[in-house]
Amino acid sequence: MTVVGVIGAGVMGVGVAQNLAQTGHEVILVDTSEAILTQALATIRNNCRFSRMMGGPAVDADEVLAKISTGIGADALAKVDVVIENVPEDWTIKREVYLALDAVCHPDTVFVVNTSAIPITKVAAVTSRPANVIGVHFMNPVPAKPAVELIPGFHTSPETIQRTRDLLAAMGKHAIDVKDSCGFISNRLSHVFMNEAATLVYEGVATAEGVDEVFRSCFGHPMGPLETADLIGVDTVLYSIEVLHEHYADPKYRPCPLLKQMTEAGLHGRKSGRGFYDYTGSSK
Ligand SMILES: NC(=O)c1ccc[n+]([C@@H]2O[C@H](COP(=O)([O-])OP(=O)(O)OC[C@H]3O[C@@H](n4cnc5c(N)ncnc54)[C@H](O)[C@@H]3O)[C@@H](O)[C@H]2O)c1
Repeated sequence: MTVVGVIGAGVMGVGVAQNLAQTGHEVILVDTSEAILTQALATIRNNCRFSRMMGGPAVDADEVLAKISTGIGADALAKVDVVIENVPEDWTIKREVYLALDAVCHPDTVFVVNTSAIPITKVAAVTSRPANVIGVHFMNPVPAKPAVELIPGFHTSPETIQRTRDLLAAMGKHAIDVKDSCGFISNRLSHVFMNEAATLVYEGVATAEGVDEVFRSCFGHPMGPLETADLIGVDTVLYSIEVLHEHYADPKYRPCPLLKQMTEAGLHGRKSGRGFYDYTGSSK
């Protein structure tokens, strides 16, 4: 039985932990405080209840939670076979986390990087095991999304790729192969949409509702880019577009000032109760 460590219990970490547990894996979910972990378990319970509404299967919350134990810091993951990392899209934080994981985990342990844009080879270079480091870009909400991007780094071994493919198949995920490159496929595309959508609102050309309505009613997308930004986390969108901008030095990725202001103001989207839309009442 593969025991999987999930580090970072925010938007993605709770989804990854739930998906693993509901497909029969033992999970150790790790974050920086008991308060965050208590909130994460409550979110998983709630998400299990609404699993079918969110496009996933019917799941029993008690069975899912029975497979998840929790811990503080990387030390809690000393004995796991695989770690799936979901800490913020901030290089300083990710770097520290990989140094800590590398120091405590068994040399055979595979490190799966869940990042929006940071190249996998850059993460692997921090560790003493670059052959065991691989990127998996999960989609949100994780239990409801059938596909992921699979991104081997420069040194990732065929064995690590196969172990990761097997784990993803066991989680019910189809892997789309992508070469290591900042932003992969999905975020090279989606973040340009979301950034430009925010710019339309920033310039007063349209409201958030108007921009999203064009995507839903005219383009036939199920969600507009600003609803999507709220689902992802406005702060995470900003950090990811900043990574793209720094990496490619291309002005097409210049972050919209509105994303910066909203991040500083704590308007982080669904997870904070307010972003481009208000989630505190019944408006959305
Ligand atoms: N939100 C999305 O839709 C989405 C989709 C795909 C990939 N991603 C990527 O996944 C990663 C996580 O994103 P998220 O949206 O879940 O972020 P988030 O801000 O919701 O959650 C991050 C979690 O990491 C925890 N954390 C911070 N430092 C830590 C440490 N040193 N040790 C352990 N835990 C720590 C935080 O307390 C928080 O709970 C990012 O790299 C992001 O770019 C996000």
